[in-house]
Amino acid sequence: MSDEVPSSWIAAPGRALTGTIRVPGDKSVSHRAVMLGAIAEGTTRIAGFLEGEDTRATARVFAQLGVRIEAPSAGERIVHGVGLHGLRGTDGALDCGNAGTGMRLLAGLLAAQAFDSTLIGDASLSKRPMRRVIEPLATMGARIDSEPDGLPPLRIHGGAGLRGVETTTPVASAQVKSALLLAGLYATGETIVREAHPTRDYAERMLSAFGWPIEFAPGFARLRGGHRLTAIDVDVPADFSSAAFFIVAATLVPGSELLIEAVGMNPRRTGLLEALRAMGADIREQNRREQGGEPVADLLVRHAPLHGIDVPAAIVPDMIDEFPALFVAAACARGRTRVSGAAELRVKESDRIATMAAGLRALGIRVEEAPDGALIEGGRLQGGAIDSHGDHRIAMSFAVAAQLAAGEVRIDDVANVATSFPGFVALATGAGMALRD
Ligand SMILES: O=C(O)C1=C[C@@H](OP(=O)(O)O)[C@@H](O)[C@H](O)C1
Ligand SMILES: C=C(OP(=O)(O)O)C(=O)O
Repeated sequence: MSDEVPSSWIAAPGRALTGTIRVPGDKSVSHRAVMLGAIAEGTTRIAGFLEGEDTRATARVFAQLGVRIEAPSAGERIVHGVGLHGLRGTDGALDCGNAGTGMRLLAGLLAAQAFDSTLIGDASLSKRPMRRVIEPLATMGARIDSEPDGLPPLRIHGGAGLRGVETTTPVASAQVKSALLLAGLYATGETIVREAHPTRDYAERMLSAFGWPIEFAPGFARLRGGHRLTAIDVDVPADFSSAAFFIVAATLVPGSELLIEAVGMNPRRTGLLEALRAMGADIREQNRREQGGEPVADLLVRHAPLHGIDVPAAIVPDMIDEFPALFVAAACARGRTRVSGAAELRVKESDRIATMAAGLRALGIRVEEAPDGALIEGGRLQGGAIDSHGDHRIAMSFAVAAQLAAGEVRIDDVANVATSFPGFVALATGAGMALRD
């Protein structure tokens, strides 16, 4: 991160959240649009591309692999596809930055190339588990070396000659599923991926939109190698996970009435709405429509008092990135909220169960940690100091929590907010939150 990026915020109660906002483009869709555009035939135009550090890192990796990518304006990319076999190897390491999505999907794609490559990441990504992709890709014939315990950097040996397999993913992970499908494009025969808990299906939808024959349903995807991808225009919806901070903030702050426009409503992403509504939230979906093959809606969020719930384990994958924000909602709800079946939170940009528990306790909330979740006792938030451990979603969640706190909250290590949500401070303060660098 550059020196100009502030490393701390001071947040405090602001005013009610009002007006109309639009959050940046979806991170999952932006990564995949660059990847598929790069190996398609023809020119892919991406509108609404997320100008975050994660997705820009992915675009830089493809530039290093010989793909010309133009950025005529913010949020726009023109990807000059090189075809399935047109990527060029490079001696330089390919830096995925902070992005688990970038590294895991690239592992699948690069394992199928004729050349060797090395994937590296920042300090946080260098601690994230990669065996979940290395092992199933190995059953297809891929050869990937890692550091001990399956940690990055990943050294990927080219020329492996992959074969399709039928796999059930070891954890509920769209990244693992997508890595296998990308490898499957190059494999002989059929690749079938099954999931015990269905996850976001953007890779499947986008492969189909780029003209690749693929059969898919929740928890199932099947494709064969040997076809071609044809460039399309991709219109990226606004990221539900970024909208989540505003959904929770407007729900919690009395007097709020906020309209969040054109939010991506893929059903594998909107579990937070189900959880918050069960807690008493008032969130209305207006103007439901399609954008770039994805459902979108404007969300009208009004303040409502919340009560604690047991979050159903079945919806955990549908709200996996929203738990930090949900923990804040739970801290402000009447009674207890129990989260379980969410052990994956421990291997995100930080251990999100431990980081949220420590942060909420620092603000006076009682939290009992469990290996796969937590029990949060709603209460009165105090001021205090929070370490976000370089995790963008933790930093933004505590900016929301501070709107309800009795005193100022200092949030440290916030630079990585730029990985997924450039412009967060300006948008948040414009909507009514009190937050300064
Ligand atoms: O496939 C994707 O784009 C993503 C999948 C999820 O990760 P897992 O696959 O590890 O659950 C999510 O947490 C991440 O922000 C984006
Ligand atoms: C987990 C996340 O992303 P990634 O896995 O791509 O780093 C996230 O954005 O919350």
